[in-house]
Amino acid sequence: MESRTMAKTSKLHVVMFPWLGFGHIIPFFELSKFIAHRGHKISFVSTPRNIDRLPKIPPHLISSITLLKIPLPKVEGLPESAEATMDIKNEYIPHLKKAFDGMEAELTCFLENSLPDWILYDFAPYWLPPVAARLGISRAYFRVINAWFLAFFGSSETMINGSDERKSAEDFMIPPKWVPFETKLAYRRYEANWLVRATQTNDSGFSDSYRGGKVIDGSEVIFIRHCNEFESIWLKLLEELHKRPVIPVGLMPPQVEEDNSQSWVSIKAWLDDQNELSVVYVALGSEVSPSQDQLHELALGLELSGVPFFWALRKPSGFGESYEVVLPVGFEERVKGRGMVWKSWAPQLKILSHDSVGAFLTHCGWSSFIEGLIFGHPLIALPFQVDQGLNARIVADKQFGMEIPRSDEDGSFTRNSVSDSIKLVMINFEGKKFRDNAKEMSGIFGDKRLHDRYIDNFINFLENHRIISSATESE
Ligand SMILES: C[C@@H]1O[C@H](OP(=O)(O)OP(=O)(O)OC[C@H]2O[C@@H](n3ccc(=O)[nH]c3=O)[C@H](O)[C@@H]2O)[C@H](O)[C@H](O)[C@H]1O
Repeated sequence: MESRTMAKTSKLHVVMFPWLGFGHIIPFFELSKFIAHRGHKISFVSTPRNIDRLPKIPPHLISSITLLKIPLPKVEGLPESAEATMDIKNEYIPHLKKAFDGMEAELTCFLENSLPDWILYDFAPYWLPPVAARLGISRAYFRVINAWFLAFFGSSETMINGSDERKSAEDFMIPPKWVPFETKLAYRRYEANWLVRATQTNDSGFSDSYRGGKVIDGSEVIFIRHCNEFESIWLKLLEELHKRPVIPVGLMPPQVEEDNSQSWVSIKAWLDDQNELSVVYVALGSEVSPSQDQLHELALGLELSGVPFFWALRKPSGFGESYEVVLPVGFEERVKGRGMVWKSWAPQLKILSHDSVGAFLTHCGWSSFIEGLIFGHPLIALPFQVDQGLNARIVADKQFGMEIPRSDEDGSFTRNSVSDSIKLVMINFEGKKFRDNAKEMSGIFGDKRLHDRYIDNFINFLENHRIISSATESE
């Protein structure tokens, strides 16, 4: 296999292969549009249902972006229609990872036939880097979540060989020993169990940290949705931990698109009736499934606060279309006019961009975290899993919002703690610092020109990176 050096002007073919979670698929799709916009060819690979659920490709990019559907193989215990984390309960996610691994044969065949210049993948396909290396395809791990969360797992060797001595929740309730600087970033007990599970082999046959370690170890570079203007110290730590380039692609602030849908027309009419900065927008992402008790306390806290609210209340994952979330008796009647409970997918970015919204009660998923701060909204943090706890610590530490007080043992919270947090962040004079700090943060998070420069730098790397075939590498 000869080595190929890319001439500056030639058109690249880049394959994008995200994990099966919409908090991952959307950033991969957004990055695909940036690459296509610069005249390169994209093959976006996912399952049939996920491809069908993608946002529309802008007309001027349709000829540059090919959508490749690879069906999942049947896996014991995985419900038939499950193709994304939002389709299943959390306990089925290891089965979804096993099915995801079943995409290897078809993806390999596609790569052999198309020989793209690059493939960008996510944390799960431990098997993909060696396939790409054998075919002389440049390969990168695109990290859709921030740098501090990845740093929490340590070096790729530690991730792969499981030499991480941290075995209990307590071990994750302090910063990792390889963090050489002062930090408050650590998990609470009720969050740390997710990390314990992530470092343990699960029903997919591998642990998440093994998967992540293997994709990093097999990559030439790590691209990450982060920027030097916010917590850059963690980017430097990642380069030390993984001994390879870690290139921020910026925060990729999504652009607010035109929306003439009936949903948005009715939502906008309701928001137009509210006073400026008076509404708290409430949404917990596409994956977390709060318990019935937690949803009740959240509902009663919204009611108690007396603050107008728009609640994007997604059904818990995997309970099927017919499942109805049970809200407190009479709740929707009592809050009529002041509170809107929206029970399907909400146009989150449009809502956050509306003048009536003055704060965001969020689980702190990385995309929501970014979107709230693009518009300068103080965040009221209610984290559940993955990186959300660390993101919530940052909110509290940087004072551009606060965490809803919770029991350290089981993470339970009360209607009073919800109500008090909302009033403090939105109304009380003591909360003015949160509102001012969040507005200041929008100067970074919402600076389109800043983040466009990161994209330019990222694409220049793709264009100028020399493709070295595996034969050349081994000489
Ligand atoms: C990356 C990782 O993947 C997961 O993403 P998840 O979907 O939960 O949350 P977000 O990252 O906020 O992503 C959610 C995305 O869905 C959009 N949205 C959500 C609800 C709705 O009703 N309408 C919408 O448009 C929202 O605008 C955002 O872009 C994990 O949380 C993890 O913590 C996160 O860092």
